[in-house]
Formats: sequence, C-alpha cells, structure tokens
Amino acid sequence: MTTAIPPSSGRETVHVPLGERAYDIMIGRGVLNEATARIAGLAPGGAAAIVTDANVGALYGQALSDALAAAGLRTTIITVPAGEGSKSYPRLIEVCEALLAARIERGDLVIALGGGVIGDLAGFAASIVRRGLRFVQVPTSLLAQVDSSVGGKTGINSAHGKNLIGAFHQPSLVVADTALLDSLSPREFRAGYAEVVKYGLIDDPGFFAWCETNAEGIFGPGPARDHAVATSCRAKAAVVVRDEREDGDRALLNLGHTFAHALERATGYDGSRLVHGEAVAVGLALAFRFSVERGLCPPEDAARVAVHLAGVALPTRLQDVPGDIGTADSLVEAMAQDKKVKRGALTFILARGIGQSFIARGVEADGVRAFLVKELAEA
Ligand SMILES: NC(=O)c1ccc[n+]([C@@H]2O[C@H](COP(=O)([O-])OP(=O)(O)OC[C@H]3O[C@@H](n4cnc5c(N)ncnc54)[C@H](O)[C@@H]3O)[C@@H](O)[C@H]2O)c1
Ligand SMILES: O=C(O)C(=O)C[C@@H](O)[C@H](O)[C@H](O)COP(=O)(O)O
Ligand SMILES: [Zn+2]
Repeated sequence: MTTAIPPSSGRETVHVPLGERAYDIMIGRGVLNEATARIAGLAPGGAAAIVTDANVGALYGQALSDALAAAGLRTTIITVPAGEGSKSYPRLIEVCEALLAARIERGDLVIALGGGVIGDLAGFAASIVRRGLRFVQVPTSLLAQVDSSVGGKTGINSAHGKNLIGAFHQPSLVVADTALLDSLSPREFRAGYAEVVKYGLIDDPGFFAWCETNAEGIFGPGPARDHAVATSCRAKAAVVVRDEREDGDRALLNLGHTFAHALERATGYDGSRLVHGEAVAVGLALAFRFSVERGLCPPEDAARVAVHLAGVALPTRLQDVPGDIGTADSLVEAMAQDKKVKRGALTFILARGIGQSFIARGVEADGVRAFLVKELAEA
C-alpha cells in the first residue's frame, strides 16, 4: 500500500553551521510535503536517485518520487532489503552500480529515504560514487530522525565490527517528517527512543527528566514527539559543529556504544535478536553500572536510567538479549576493534551522574572483563 505524503503543519528548522558543508534539518509533521520543492531546488533540472528499503519504499517511495518528478527532477528508485544486513559490501556494490546505471551525475542527488541503515548505506555510496555526490537525508525511523541522519557518519559493517568501513559525508539537507513515524512498529520506535534518552544522559539532565515525565506523549503522534526530535537534533548538531570528525568531544555521542557494538557483532547483526537502538539501551545501562562500579556515579542514578529504559520495555541487561552472546572474553575481544581505541587502549564514555558523561581514555580491558563476568552472572 502506498501512503501519500501528509499535508504540512507546524515545523522547526535546526541549522548545522559547518561552513561550506552547512545544512538545515527541517522537522515537523508533514514537512516532507513542502520540502520537495526545496530538494528539487538543490539540483534544478537534474536527477534524484531515491535509495530506500523494501518496507519504507512500499509506503513512501512512489509518493516521494512523484512529488520530486512534479518539481522537475528525473527520478529513480533503488530498493534494498530492510534491516541491518543491508549495511554490507554486497549491498554497497549494488547501490553504487545502480547509481551509475541511472546516470546520476555529480550535480545530481542521492536521497536516503529510510531508517539509519539506509542513511548510512546510501550516504556512504554517495560519498564514493564519482568521488562524491550530494545527498539528502529523509529519515523515516525515530532513530534516524534523532540521530543517524545528522552529522555525516556513513558506512557499512564488517565481520570485524560495526561501521568499520565508512566515511564522513555531510548531507545537503535533512527532512525529518514526524508524521512518517506513524507507520513505524512499536519495537523500532522504542529502539529509536534509546538514542533520544542518550542526549539527556550525556549532558542534559533536564531533558532526561522531561523524557521520564513525557515518554507516553513522545510515543504518540503529538507535540511531545516533535519536541523530542527537535531537542535531539539540536543536541547532536551542537556536538557535531564542535567536533565534526570525532577528534574529541563527539565521542560523547558514543555513550553506551562500546558495549552496544560488541553486542551487535555478537548477535551477527541479526535484527530479529537485537536492533541497534536496543543494543544502545543495554549499553547505556551497562555504561552507568560500570561507572558505579568504578566509584564514579551514584548507584541511584544508574538505577534511574535502567528503570526508565525498562519502563518503556527496552532491554537493560545482557540477559535480555535473546540467544548466545558469547563470553566476557569474546565481548572484550570485539571491543578491541572499536574506533575509539587509541594505541590499543579502550576508550569508554562514562558518567559521574545523569547528564554528566565524560570521555575516559585508557580503560583497562581486565576491568571491563571482570565487570562483564559479573553482569553475565546476574540472574
Ligand atoms: N550515522 C550515524 O550517526 C548513526 C547514528 C545512529 C545509528 N546509526 C545506524 O542506524 C542503524 C539503525 O537505524 P534504524 O533503527 O533506523 O534501523 P533501520 O534503518 O533498519 O529501520 C528500522 C526498521 O524500520 C523500518 N522503517 C523505517 N521507517 C519506517 C516507517 N516510517 N514506517 C514503517 N517502517 C519503517 C525499516 O524498514 C526497518 O525494518 C544502525 O545501523 C546504526 O548503526 C547511525
Ligand atoms: O554520530 C555519532 O558520532 C555517534 O556516535 C552516534 C551513534 O548513535 C551512532 O550509532 C554512530 O554510528 C556510532 O558511531 P561509530 O563511529 O561508533 O560507528
Ligand atoms: Zn547509535
């Protein structure tokens, strides 16, 4: 069933001031409708290749293609299977070849229409085809609207680990139409919510408290949802502008991710067991408990984080991940490929409390292993 693009209502624009790579994030219910003219204006008389997955393409692909064609662009739709498995070498080759076959030129556009998988895959393809095509992010999952569509990290997975092959390539525009989230499954909505909560935990305790009070509203189609998306985008944009290529502060956005990525690798990127946002939820809870164990964080704060995440039915313990996730040794082994590793030493994002996260370099693997042994032994 094809779903029409909803009519426009209230909206907000967050600007990402990155010099010649600056762009806007348009946010709100129905904002895609009015954005099509703006997208077409980026490549007048040119072409747009819409890269999407089978689920999102069936819902919104044709409507977006028709709207862009009406605005004057020649359009092509490139569809890959839904799910993390598409962040792979074979799918990357497929998308690159399809872009070339469609004669997408340097002045044309790649449109990533989908969740974070599509944004990462299409963005990476855009960064390498003809040595760089411009791309527009049209994020359709909560996770993509609050996180992955902003900041220019693109890439695919390797058997060695998450996102190990990729490039920084900023989009030219991000269009986050919150009405598109109406068709997202409750499980995927929850997963995206973990990345929303992350911003509060990094440095905004007031936002975390607001999430605790407003979770129900955020999960529904109303102003709380739009506020959560806009606040998240503002928070991410501020960090990215300070440190575009993760030489320092940007690593804070990786709160929970050293654990999360190890778990995703341990589950073979099998979304039926664990999707990224769920892995992040476990990772956030672990990062806070690890911080408590190291005497950094009050136990009440770690408990509050876990209670909130579990309260919206997100996993918070290693035991919540279905199936075999290996041992403390194999998880630590996976962490050795983390991109934050420096001279072989692990880097973690730890916390002195809710909203007081910091970058901890040189964390000994033995301490992490002992912590994981203890966590795995919990009933
Ligand atoms: N680049 C970054 O900065 C960054 C940030 C966070 C996460 N990520 C990456 O993002 C990926 C996860 O993204 P995700 O959670 O969006 O997963 P996803 O792209 O797999 O989307 C989740 C599922 O929801 C479906 N879907 C998406 N939008 C829909 C809609 N509007 N209606 C119905 N179904 C819809 C998809 O088809 C898919 O089955 C991971 O690979 C993660 O590593 C990247
Ligand atoms: O944008 C960032 O920077 C992030 O860390 C956001 C994360 O939510 C996201 O999952 C990102 O892809 C992880 O980055 P990575 O460099 O660890 O792969
Ligand atoms: Zn993430």
